Amino acid sequence: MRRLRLTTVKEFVLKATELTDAPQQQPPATLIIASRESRLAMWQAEHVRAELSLLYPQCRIEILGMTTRGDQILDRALSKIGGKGLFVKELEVAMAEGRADLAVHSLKDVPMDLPEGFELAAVLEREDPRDAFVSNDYASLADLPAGAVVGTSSLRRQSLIAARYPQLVIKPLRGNLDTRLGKLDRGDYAAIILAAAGLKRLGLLGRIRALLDPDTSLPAAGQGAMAIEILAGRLDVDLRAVLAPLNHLASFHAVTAERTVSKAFGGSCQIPLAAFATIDNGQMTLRAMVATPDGKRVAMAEARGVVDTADAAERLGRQVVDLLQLQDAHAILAECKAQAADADADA
Ligand SMILES: NCc1[nH]cc(CCC(=O)O)c1CC(=O)O
Repeated sequence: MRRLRLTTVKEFVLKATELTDAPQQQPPATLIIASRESRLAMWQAEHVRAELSLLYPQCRIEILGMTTRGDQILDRALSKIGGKGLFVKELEVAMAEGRADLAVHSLKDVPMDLPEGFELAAVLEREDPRDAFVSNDYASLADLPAGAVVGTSSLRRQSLIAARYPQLVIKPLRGNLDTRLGKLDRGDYAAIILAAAGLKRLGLLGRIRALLDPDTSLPAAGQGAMAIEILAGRLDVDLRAVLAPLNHLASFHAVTAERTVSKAFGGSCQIPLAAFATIDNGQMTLRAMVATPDGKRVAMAEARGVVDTADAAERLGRQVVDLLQLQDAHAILAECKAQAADADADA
């Protein structure tokens, strides 16, 4: 399977230099990783544990699994129950109470503004950022007959599908990956759309019938990337330095640019929003989109530039925000709110 190439030789050199310059940092005797208990979250926490064990063989690393509000409330769309923060709050409480040292998240689920006192310490090398088409009966979106039911609760995916395939019916689909696949297999949907990264991590690549082209199914900010969150300013240990070797610079810069766009538009799951950066030879291309949930109004923008610092990534992000505003992104957002209010009135 093709993976988008995010790392160039130049970035590797940059990373290596930063690492040699960084002070050697010893971890504490024990590190506790907080994680949600879904299979994907646990896989991701195990992955970080394995990486850290290689770096620090003498350190004891444990995983503390927990259930979040986002995992418990499954009968309502994420956009209706307050969005991303629901998946990370409990993990932050565990860190604040000293029950855990770090939390591993899918970056896509991490709010743009972390609560006071928390920070992202590392972004791991990004996995495939694309959306995947999963079905037992059909090979692709184009293959679906009129009236076929497609499952997704992402407003971004809903809007993109509605724009290109208005003859399809989109129905909400929540729950962790296994739950969602179970609902497909039960026959509730003709097809569902999932992030390729999650399926790949769980060894479920075989379920993917088609990978959606990022040009037409522009990914969400941070999709496919894992991030490590810590409590900022701990005096007993410099966790940022301990975790620095896990940071993948090209991925970090890409998601920084994407999250700048997402943040400018409220950074929630409440509007159809996509932001996707690729880096080739130190040159970043950032594309972003805001649209109405029915896919009828779309603003799309792209900018390109040399990005070798987080500041440069943010600047490129702001450039794309300005371009989107020139296409009346604010009017589209206003219409999103009106459509959401109508949907509530219908319910
Ligand atoms: N919002 C749920 C979520 N958060 C992260 C992933 C997948 C893995 C990733 O993007 O890193 C998923 C599932 C999905 O979108 O299908």
